[in-house]
Amino acid sequence: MVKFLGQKEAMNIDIELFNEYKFSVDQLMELAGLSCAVTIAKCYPSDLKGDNVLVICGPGNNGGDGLVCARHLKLFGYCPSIYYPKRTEKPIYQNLTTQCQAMSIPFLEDIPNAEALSKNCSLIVDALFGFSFRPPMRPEFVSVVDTIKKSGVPLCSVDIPSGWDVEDGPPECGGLEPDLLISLTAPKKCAEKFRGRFHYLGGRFVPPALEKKYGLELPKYPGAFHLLYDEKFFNYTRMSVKSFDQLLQLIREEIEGTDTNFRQSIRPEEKLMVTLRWNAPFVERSKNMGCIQYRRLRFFPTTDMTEQ
Ligand SMILES: NC(=O)C1=CN([C@@H]2O[C@H](COP(=O)(O)OP(=O)(O)OC[C@H]3O[C@@H](n4cnc5c(N)ncnc54)[C@H](O)[C@@H]3O)[C@@H](O)[C@H]2O)[C@@H](O)CC1
Ligand SMILES: [K+]
Repeated sequence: MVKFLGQKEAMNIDIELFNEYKFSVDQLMELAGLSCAVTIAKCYPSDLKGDNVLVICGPGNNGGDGLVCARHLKLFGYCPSIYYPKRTEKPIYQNLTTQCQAMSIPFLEDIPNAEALSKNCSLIVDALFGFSFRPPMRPEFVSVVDTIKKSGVPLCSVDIPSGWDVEDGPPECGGLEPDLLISLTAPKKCAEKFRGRFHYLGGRFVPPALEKKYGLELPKYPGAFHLLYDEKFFNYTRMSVKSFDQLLQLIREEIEGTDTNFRQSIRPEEKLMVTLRWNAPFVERSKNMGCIQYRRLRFFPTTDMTEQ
């Protein structure tokens, strides 16, 4: 089952990628930002092309992912603009800023008000804070988050919905409610509270030894894809990836076959997927007294499935 990381673990993996595996920040940021742009193009395809996308960038690496994402969105035919309220002197961010300017991506002095955003903007990319955020949010950013929320514009959050506790999720006052969440490297614990339509995993750079060390159990990226977790997943199975993983964990041993010299057995993931796909049209959900009833499904759902 794919692991949802705590804050400390996410930070340690980050350090290890740099120190042990000799990645540079630019390298990882480019892959992370590219995977965000590709995901956006997949989730909000033609109707948004040429439309305005506001990318809001924070002071850290999450903001750097946003700058990379904006550059690729422009190449994909979108019209991004960037709001980058707190810049730093570090060369990496200055270089990314220059690259965006060279692509004629406008940098806004102020964030437009909620009404203007709602009228003129088709998507907001939230790259304010990532896994290093510690609540409560400093006052200078509170109005930014409020404006995003009030605008009602569909929101894509990079790695963490900004303002959420990395482990506990949204603040009591509510917080941002992204339509799309792109977890990077591995989902963080707060992603369990995500209720939007699309949840993708990007940042395909984890070496197998690191994956093993932290027990990440990342799903396999198919072929050359940058992304995981297709939005069709729920349509096909009538459950989230997380519920699928939980169910698989419960029954894995019972349905696991043995490989022989002549043939490999069908993997438990495939067996469960085929079973669910076959049953999906007959699944009837009713939320009586907080429980879900599944018709023709022989597996007992875990309580967590009520999330869907
Ligand atoms: N493997 C990885 O770990 C990778 C991480 N990347 C990105 O890097 C992010 C983490 O980047 P960073 O560690 O630079 O940190 P963040 O970008 O999460 O944020 C750090 C900044 O936020 C500020 N901040 C923290 N708490 C705040 C609060 N309560 N109010 C206002 N400001 C606050 C800090 O002062 C600092 O300037 C990830 O979430 C991800 O988006 C990617 O670029 C590539 C790979
Ligand atoms: K974010």
